[in-house]
Parts: sequence; C-alpha cells; structure tokens
Amino acid sequence: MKITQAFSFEAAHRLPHVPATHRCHRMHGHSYRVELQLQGPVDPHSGFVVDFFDIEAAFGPVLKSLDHYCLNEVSGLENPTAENIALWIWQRIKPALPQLSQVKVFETADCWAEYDGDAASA
Ligand SMILES: Nc1nc2c(c(=O)[nH]1)N=C([C@H](O)[C@H](O)COP(=O)(O)OP(=O)(O)OP(=O)(O)O)CN2
Ligand SMILES: [Zn+2]
Repeated sequence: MKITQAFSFEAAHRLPHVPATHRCHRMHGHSYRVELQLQGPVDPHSGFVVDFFDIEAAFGPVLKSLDHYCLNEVSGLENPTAENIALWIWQRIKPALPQLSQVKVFETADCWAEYDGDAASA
C-alpha cells in the first residue's frame, strides 16, 4: 500500500550555476509543495501504513528549516534546485521514516522533481 502526505512552504532562492542571463540566476521565490510517499503493509490493527501524524512529526522540523528562508543559505542547499531539495529532504527524513518511498518537490504546479532513493538517479 502507498500513502502520501503533502506539505507546503514558502522560500526564496537563486540558482547560482545557471548563466547570469537565465532568469533563475536572480533571487526569486516559490510556494513549494512537498509530497512524501510511504509504502508498506497495512497494520491489521491500526489500519495504517504509517500514521499521518507520525509523518508530520518527523517532517515538521525539516519543514521549519526551509519555510520562509533563503534556501541558498541552508546548509547543503547552496544550489537549491528542485532535484537537490528532493534529495536533501530524503536524506534527512529517511532514517526516521524507513517506509519512505518517494519525495516530490514542486516548484510550481507544473514543475517538480521526484526522488525514490535510487542512488543511480541522485
Ligand atoms: N530541472 C530544473 N530546472 C529548473 C529548476 C529546477 O529546480 N530544476 N528551477 C528553475 C527555477 O527555479 C525557476 O524559478 C522555475 O521557474 P518556472 O518553472 O519558470 O516557474 P515560473 O512560475 O517562474 O514561470 P512561469 O512560466 O511564469 O509560470 C528553472 N529550471
Ligand atoms: Zn526558482
């Protein structure tokens, strides 16, 4: 069974490795959406794969460290592309949520990155 919980945060960023002529080289902001997918068996007693409250508790401190920050100033996010944010989130919450199977980071409704723990695609 797969379950997904969505979160959102507001943040500023600039992409330091794109050409100066690229509009994302300038500081700007996004309303990010994060989707955390977990996969595992349904506990026969609780009926849960994982309690959504436990996902919220595990991700809360990570979310707080992103919300209303300039992502370039967050340690490990000096190049804050959607891809790098997805990987960064995965690395921080996988230990607490072993059933984590995918992290999606949406910069806009139309553009997102997804990471499923496959080292070859990181
Ligand atoms: N592969 C990636 N490409 C780009 C990323 C990224 O993280 N991974 N990021 C950006 C920029 O952050 C840019 O701000 C994205 O903006 P855009 O998708 O163009 O969204 P806008 O809302 O600014 O654009 P509209 O077309 O006006 O909706 C670029 N590329
Ligand atoms: Zn951007």
